[in-house]
Amino acid sequence: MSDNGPLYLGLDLSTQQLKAIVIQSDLSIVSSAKVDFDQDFGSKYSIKKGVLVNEEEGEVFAPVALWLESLDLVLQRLQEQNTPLNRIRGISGSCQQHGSVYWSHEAEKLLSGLTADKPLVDQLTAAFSHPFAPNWQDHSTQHECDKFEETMGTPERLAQATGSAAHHRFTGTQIMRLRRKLPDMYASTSRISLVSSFLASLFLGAIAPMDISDVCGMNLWDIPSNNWSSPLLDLASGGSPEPLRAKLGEVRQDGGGSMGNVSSYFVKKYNFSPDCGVAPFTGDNPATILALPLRPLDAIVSLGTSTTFLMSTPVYKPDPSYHFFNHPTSPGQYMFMLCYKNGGLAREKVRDVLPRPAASGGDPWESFNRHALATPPLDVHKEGDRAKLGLYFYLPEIVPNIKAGTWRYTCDAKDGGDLQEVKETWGEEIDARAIIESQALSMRLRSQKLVNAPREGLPAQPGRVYLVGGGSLNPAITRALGDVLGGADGVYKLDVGGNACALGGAYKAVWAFERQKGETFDELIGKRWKEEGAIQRVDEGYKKGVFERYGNVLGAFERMEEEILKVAKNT
Ligand SMILES: Nc1ncnc2c1ncn2[C@@H]1O[C@H](COP(=O)(O)OP(=O)(O)O)[C@@H](O)[C@H]1O
Ligand SMILES: O=C(CO)[C@@H](O)[C@H](O)COP(=O)(O)O
Repeated sequence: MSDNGPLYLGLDLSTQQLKAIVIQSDLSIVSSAKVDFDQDFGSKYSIKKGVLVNEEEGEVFAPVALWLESLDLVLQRLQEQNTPLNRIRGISGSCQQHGSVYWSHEAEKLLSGLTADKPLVDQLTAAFSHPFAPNWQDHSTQHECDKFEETMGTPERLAQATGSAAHHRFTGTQIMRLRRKLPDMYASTSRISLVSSFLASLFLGAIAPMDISDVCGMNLWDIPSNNWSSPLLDLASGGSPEPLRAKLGEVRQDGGGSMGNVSSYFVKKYNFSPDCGVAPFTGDNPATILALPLRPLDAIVSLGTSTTFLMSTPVYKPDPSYHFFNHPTSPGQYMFMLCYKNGGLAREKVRDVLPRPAASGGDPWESFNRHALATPPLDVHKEGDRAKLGLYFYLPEIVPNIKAGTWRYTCDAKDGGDLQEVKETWGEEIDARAIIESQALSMRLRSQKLVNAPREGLPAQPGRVYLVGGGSLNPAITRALGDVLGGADGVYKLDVGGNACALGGAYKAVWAFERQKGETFDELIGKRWKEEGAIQRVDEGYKKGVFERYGNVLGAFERMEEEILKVAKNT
């Protein structure tokens, strides 16, 4: 670390953890710290995996006080490592998407009057009109989702306006439900923040505006007209849109620059410089696409608890089966996203029914990986074998909108013809490869309109595929993903795989404060980012012949989903 250059702080407030990462202008990492909600505060707040659940109503939510305590603790942990917090010039961050925080009429006064002799949690209790923030796993809003789609006419029209069809977790439907369930709470709310603008507000000591990318996770922001959607505000507010518009506030258009200097609380308590600025914070998925300079055909697959597939694109082509967001730093660009609930957890379920030999050396994935690597694509060993396709949904899925269950089918491997359901299981060891293939085929099917041939003579596919999150450590998963998705320029894993969104937040802070007039995020970060040490090639990606074999059954995979949708649609 140099002795005197500026430093930048990136935070990631996700479902289970608050992470902080400090970097220099050249993007090198100086220090990092984290708070694990269950480990550090599990018994105090009775949370499990960061959240509380009300099964009866399908509610999933997190205590706001837990996040206040965690912010003090993560900064204390950075201090304990002697991180020179006084050199931090700018702060940004990434937060779980869709969650909402409800501020009381006391909030502005309490935020601006924070004193360093007491923790945040002791000073801000009265700043909230509701002690909980709905979490993205909440599924209590089917009625509201129906109303959102009804108001716009069809899911397609809603997606055209807001970038997405109606989703249980999207903030607009959550606000509409809470207004009806807790009218007094709604009336005593002065402002509503997303988790990203909530965390930025704590640093600012004032309520921060929402971010131009994260606001697209609400089903309330009209992306083409760059404004709140009047019919949807009207619906969510129960016919009084103006008070709701005031609660939501203005949306900041610029993803960079400073929203103001850090509150004196952080100056006095943690020795931040009074000149340290706060840049807009964004959602964790938008921040993940900022963790490296992403080129036009590149894709990121985030293999965490859930799985997300992300691309940056200049083309706005919304569809009810996926999401479009404004790009967090580049006006006129968009982020394309697929989000699956059945990611890591579903793979763990398949893993856990496989016998675990004593010689596995404690690696829980040994048996799963051995079978996945020994099984040929689609379990086709020789000419004439039928291709095997399955769906492994242990939780109700988002896309396709199918109930929990597992289904197995076979089809003609040459052209996907003669699709037939297999009622009995075909052997657990075959499921290991089949579940990875199934997840990857779904991503390939839904992203195919966004990719084209990277070079003459190659089929349409991504350029590079970058993997982040826990699953990116697994060689069998990376291999099968490369087989199905291709990637003409290879499959790579980010060396900070689990910290990608905190790092994206820190890079955003560097760009926010060091950009020259008109300099884009990709230009600035592209000049400073060094591949060596940042990424590792884990698979060659496109393999001629193999990629095409999956192409032959992509239509059958789509037909299989359609058949299952007819009998097992989520209602
Ligand atoms: N070696 C591995 N192989 C496959 N999956 C793994 C491996 N290590 C961790 N995971 C999976 O990673 C997931 C957690 O990833 P992480 O990125 O830390 O999640 P999140 O950000 O959602 O909290 C878990 O579902 C776990 O099963
Ligand atoms: O709902 C979505 C995206 O639409 C999720 O990706 C959340 O943003 C989850 O964040 P984590 O806490 O799992 O990182």
